[in-house]
Amino acid sequence: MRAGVIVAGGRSTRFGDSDKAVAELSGTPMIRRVADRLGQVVDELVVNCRDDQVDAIDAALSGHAFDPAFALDEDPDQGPMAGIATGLGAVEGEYAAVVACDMPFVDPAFISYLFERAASHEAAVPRPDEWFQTTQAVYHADAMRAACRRALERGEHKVVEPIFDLDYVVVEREDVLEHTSLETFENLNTREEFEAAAERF
Ligand SMILES: Nc1nc2c(ncn2[C@@H]2O[C@H](COP(=O)(O)OP(=O)(O)OP(=O)(O)O)[C@@H](O)[C@H]2O)c(=O)[nH]1
Ligand SMILES: [Mg+2]
Repeated sequence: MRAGVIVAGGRSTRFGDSDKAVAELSGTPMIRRVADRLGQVVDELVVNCRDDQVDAIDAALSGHAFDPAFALDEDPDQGPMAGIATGLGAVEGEYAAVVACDMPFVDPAFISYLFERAASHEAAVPRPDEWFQTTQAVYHADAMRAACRRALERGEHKVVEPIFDLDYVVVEREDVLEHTSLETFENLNTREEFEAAAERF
């Protein structure tokens, strides 16, 4: 059983005074686009966000093939790593693909490939350039959650930190490009980026 976790508990400060997760991208809320794509390759879907986001996100996802479960941040604004840990705590599957809510071009076939690469390890994390794409990666849910907890206890908030505590597979640029295009990692932060991206759907 494969799980999908959409991390959406951020404040969208670069976007402005509304939540980018539910902002419409060419007529469809961004998180809906992520759920539609991720939903093609997983058996369950969990959304991590704050309590005050649930109604709008639920409406944005209404009628989706999966009735997503919500994993709410008990202590909001602790950063994406805390959100990942919270989301992973709510999955039933052994492995979960974590995807940020602001990656509407996420490639389902690439997520499938990440599940294959993660098998018998604790994570498969793409590194298309110098940065690890920790918010588009597949994790062994329990192992990653424990690693996040340990990192947070050490006062570490960088999302990459728990990875180093795991048996992780790096999916290097060459491998990434063999299976998808870099568009899969594109994340939208500003209204300008939204407007430019909307034209591509
Ligand atoms: N649960 C949770 N998720 C977060 C938090 N901060 C960011 N995220 C999520 O992590 C992903 C990437 O974060 P950003 O692109 O920085 O999003 P953001 O923080 O909402 O936007 P900015 O305020 O403009 O940085 C998005 O899916 C966010 O929803 C947080 O404190 N808690
Ligand atoms: Mg942020």
